Amino acid sequence: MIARVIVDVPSRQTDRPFDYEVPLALEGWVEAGSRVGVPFGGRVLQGFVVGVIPSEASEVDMSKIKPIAELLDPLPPLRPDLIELASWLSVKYCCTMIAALQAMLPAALKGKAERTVRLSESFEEQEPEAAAAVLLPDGLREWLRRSGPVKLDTLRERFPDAGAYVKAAIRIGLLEEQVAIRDKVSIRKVQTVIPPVDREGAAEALAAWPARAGKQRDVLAFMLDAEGPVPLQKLLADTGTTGSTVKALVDKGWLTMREVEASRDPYAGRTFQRTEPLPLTEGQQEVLKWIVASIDAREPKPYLLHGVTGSGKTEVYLQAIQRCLDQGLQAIVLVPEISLTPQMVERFKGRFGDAVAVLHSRLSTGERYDEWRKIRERRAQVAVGARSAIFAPFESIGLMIIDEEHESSYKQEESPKYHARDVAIMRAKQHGATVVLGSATPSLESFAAATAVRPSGNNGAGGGAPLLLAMPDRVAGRPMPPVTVVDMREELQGGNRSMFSRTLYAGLADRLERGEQSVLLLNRRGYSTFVMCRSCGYTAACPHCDISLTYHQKTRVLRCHYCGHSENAPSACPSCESEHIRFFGTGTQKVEEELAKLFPGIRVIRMDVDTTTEKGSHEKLLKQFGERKADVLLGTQMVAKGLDFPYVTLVGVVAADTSLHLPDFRSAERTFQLLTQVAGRAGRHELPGEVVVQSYAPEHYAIQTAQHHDYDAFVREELAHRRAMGYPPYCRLILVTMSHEQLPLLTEVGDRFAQRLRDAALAAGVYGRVDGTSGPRALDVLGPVASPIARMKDRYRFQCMIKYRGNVDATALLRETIRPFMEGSEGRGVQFGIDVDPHMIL
Ligand SMILES: Nc1ncnc2c1ncn2[C@@H]1O[C@H](COP(=O)(O)OP(=O)(O)OP(=O)(O)O)[C@@H](O)[C@H]1O
Ligand SMILES: [Zn+2]
Repeated sequence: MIARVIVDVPSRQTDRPFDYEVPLALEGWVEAGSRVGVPFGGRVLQGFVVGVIPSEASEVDMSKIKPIAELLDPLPPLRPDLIELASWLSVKYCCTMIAALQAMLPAALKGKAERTVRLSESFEEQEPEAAAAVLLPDGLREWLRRSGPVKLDTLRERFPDAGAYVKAAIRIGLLEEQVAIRDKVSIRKVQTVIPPVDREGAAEALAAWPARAGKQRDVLAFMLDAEGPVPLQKLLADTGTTGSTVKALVDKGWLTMREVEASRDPYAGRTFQRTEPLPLTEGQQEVLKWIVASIDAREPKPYLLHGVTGSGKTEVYLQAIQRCLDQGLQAIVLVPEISLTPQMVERFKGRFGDAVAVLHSRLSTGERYDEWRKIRERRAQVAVGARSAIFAPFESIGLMIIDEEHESSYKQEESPKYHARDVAIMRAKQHGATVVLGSATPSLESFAAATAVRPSGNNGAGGGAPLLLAMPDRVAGRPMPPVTVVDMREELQGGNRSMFSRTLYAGLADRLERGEQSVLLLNRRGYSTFVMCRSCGYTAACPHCDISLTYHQKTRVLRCHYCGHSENAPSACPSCESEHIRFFGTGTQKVEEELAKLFPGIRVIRMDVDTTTEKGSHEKLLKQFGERKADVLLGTQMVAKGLDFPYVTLVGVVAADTSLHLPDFRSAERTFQLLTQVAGRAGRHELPGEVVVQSYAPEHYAIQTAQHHDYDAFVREELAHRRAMGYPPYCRLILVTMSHEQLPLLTEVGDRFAQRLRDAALAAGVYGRVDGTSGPRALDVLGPVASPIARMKDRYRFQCMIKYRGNVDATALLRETIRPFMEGSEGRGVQFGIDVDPHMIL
């Protein structure tokens, strides 16, 4: 048999399957989805089997085919549907197959080859003279005898001048060299001790033992009380003994030891309050009815659930998942970034207990691997996680939920630059699964698709536009909180120079008096953390990138977020030597200081990148706030989402419109979403809530419509803008970036590439201007222009924007055109990047 293998080389030239022979011993074990070690260009590399074919079917000369070196997992980590999905990803997002496959797997499975040697005892026995003739230092020989296989690197470190002997020893076969793939972390094994089988006999023996065998008696007594195997570590700790005592009992035959797999459970020791399904409101029932009908019918169907904040979407998700489980199907729930929403984990664990596996970026590599294996080995039926959990290796998925579907974290910013929403819709087709996209502020793309504004053609995951389901009211008839917009320009004119308007100040004072809680949001997008001289206007910039350095207050260093360059913060301006050099801190710190000044004794929990770097810190801070150990939760974007606290009655937005003027066509949409989401944190329970939004542009429609909780009005206005400007959802975009150290070379290649693309579009009969009013089918190429960050890591950067609408296969056109530039000599060493449906235009 021949295995077709995608090898771990991240290059376009090797982006195809290579044929390998399946050794007899592995026949029946190697299958599509297996992870293997294979010889490749003189090395051993990890690879993934994408198919197994009879030897006759291979087009490669049999004498040239090498055998697979090793099979890496007992159970193939990939399933056939995931291999198919990877092909789709590589086409849709123009990435390599290996990048697509690796995006689906936990980082633990990114194995690397490791060389080891061991002493061949059989050689020593059979050829003692030859063995003695190789002058291995005695120490080395002894060490190898005891330790088994040793990493070649470790050996060289310990015996620096053993080099020549080792080579000779390998040549004659005294040392056996092995190259094997090692994972970053492997399955954890722990020793357990098993209680005596003959309990009565053991109990009798125990009674008869002399007192001097005290330690052994303690251990045996402990094990007689145990109900099952006990981890060795625990046994030693609980009985205060050492391993030798246990070993003595093992030797006497009373106890046995066994190595077992152990899970690194990120939630070990945590108990989750078990919850029962709530009786649903009429609105929830109606929505659930649709979803359940789809799950039962097992037809791939996407829904867009537009439910206002506090409308009870989560309970709908929970009951829909229950339906799935009842049908023997599995479910995936995506939340924007789970470390940001511990409350969500609690709700899912509370309802489904151990059936839930949690996957997110704050887990250690080992924890993540173990949670993933729970899914692969069918020990979990529900996966809750961030973006990449959409690849959870379930067998028959019934439901995929994307909560807060508008969040940009569902778009991956490195290759493969996929969007989880599109992947979900594709997987739904494979599994006959229902997809629910839930949000109080659906993305314009999803909303437009659901309401038939669809001039952009069907080039996406393809097929079914989502059906719109709505929950326009909060649970139990609770009102949406009234929103007051304060014009900060007027505040300034009125002589108020503080960062708090009089309204917000009064609101905070009021809450303090009543013992209620407030949430304060500082919109940090576009907020400055740079260093500027107030005398000469000098700003500290990275010497390798066209970008200002970011000031880190804790360490007092300036750091470049693109290349990592760092330097100490200056005490005087390097340009004019003035001492009026100012560090514009993270903003939240300043707000915190101001709060302390205005309200002495106020208890503030600050949540931003600085206070949440530690693992679990997020959860801890939220827990404290939930226990009312603080009056104010102050933070950046992270306080806007998913929080549900009954005593929060005031939400204040310190600066609403810092994000409004970013040169990004989604800036109004992002601002509206942020304001609506954060406003939604107030008054979700019995106590009524109130929202104060401070703005320098209160007349802007994003702020006006957020004030009135009027999603429809916002969308109407925003769609009109998008149409006029020719932006999505009225067209689609592909961003091509190019970079090189030399500017003239980059200019030449960039121009030539853009022209080639235009010619190709022309030849295909689709070249034309794309704006909101042009015909149904066109593709336009804008640029190349310098990227917004024109230089990064000493490389100049250009970009081309491809705009297209209608039924144009733009990715195919691009792939064909770009191939000689990326793989051949046409590119002259310029690095190309492709971003389909880009989110970061900046
Ligand atoms: N049927 C119900 N009966 C009583 N309470 C409910 C019901 N459904 C949901 N709730 C409660 O209503 C509150 C809001 O629900 P939930 O957090 O699911 O809102 P949401 O729609 O997800 O809002 P957001 O988009 O703001 O996160 C929660 O405290 C929840 O427990
Ligand atoms: Zn830099």
